Amino acid sequence: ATIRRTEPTAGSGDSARRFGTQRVLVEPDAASGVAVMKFKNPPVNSLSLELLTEFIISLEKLENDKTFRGVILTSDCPRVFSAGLDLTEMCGKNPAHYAEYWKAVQELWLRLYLSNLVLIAAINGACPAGGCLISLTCDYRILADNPKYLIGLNETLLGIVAPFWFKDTLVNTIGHRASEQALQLGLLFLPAEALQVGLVDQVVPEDQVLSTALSVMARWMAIPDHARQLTKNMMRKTTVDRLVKQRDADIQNFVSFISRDSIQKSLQMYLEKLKQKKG
Ligand SMILES: CC/C=C\C/C=C/CCC/C=C/CC(=O)SCCNC(=O)CCNC(=O)[C@H](O)C(C)(C)COP(=O)(O)OP(=O)(O)OC[C@H]1O[C@@H](n2cnc3c(N)ncnc32)[C@H](O)[C@@H]1OP(=O)(O)O
Repeated sequence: ATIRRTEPTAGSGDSARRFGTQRVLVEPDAASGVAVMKFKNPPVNSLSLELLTEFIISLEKLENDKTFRGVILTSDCPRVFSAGLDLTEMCGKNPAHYAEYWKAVQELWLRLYLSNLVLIAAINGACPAGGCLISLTCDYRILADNPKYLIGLNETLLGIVAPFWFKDTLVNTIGHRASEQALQLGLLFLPAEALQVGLVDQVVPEDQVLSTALSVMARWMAIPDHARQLTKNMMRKTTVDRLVKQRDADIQNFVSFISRDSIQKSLQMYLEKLKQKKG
């Protein structure tokens, strides 16, 4: 994927400078050590190969810069945090493309789930499937209180199956029984329901999502990094290791599953339904 980096905006010093790429805006505040990362892949922040690649690069840049200890993930697109994986990357392409795409999905999850940074999701829009997965890799989730902002792993509604590491991430967050129901039924939760089941940590008025994320971040930043990072590692490493041990097999599984005629038909029909919704 071709990555175009954005120019820093004119400002009064480092903390006023923006950086990032075409699809991932980064607003760093060096003084507090916190950066706000905004997805900008209109209309719905679908996780195309380009967005995944730019996300990984931006995250790596922040991880390698000791100035930054915390990142807030949010959306620059109105009403949608992320529509999840880009269905056009999984439809009508060849096996080599599917393998490349899935490797990038795995890579992003691996980096996010064990990131040394404090990650907070400021969920300011709809958050289905892969969008929900990204938020689940964060240390804390704040969702805007809007009945249109549904969140959950809805894969079964598309006739596809959430891979084991999506499932593990959900189980680690809301427990086994709630995950069993949520995954099989492809549940998309309203904000109040998401809060009740523990899928998000706070639901706040829409105009307070970012300010709440910044104040929650201050609390997490007060903890010594090494102790917090080792604790996070202790909680999450087993889950990560499961995928690391079988990364290639997982890619093969995905490629053969997604290449099936029946799955391709389901995805095409789902995409058509999304497009018809407008007309
Ligand atoms: C045995 C198992 C082995 C291996 C594993 C194999 C399995 C595979 C597992 C794969 C996992 C997948 C996880 C996913 O993330 S799949 C994606 C699921 N996403 C969704 O269901 C969300 C779909 N989108 C929506 O519900 C709405 O778009 C949304 C609520 C986000 C926003 O609604 P709004 O009304 O604002 O916009 P729309 O008019 O619906 O959409 C605008 C245009 O965007 C297109 N669109 C929407 N979502 C996607 C998407 N995910 N990918 C690509 N394109 C998308 C939509 O079609 C519209 O397009 P146009 O009509 O403008 O062309």
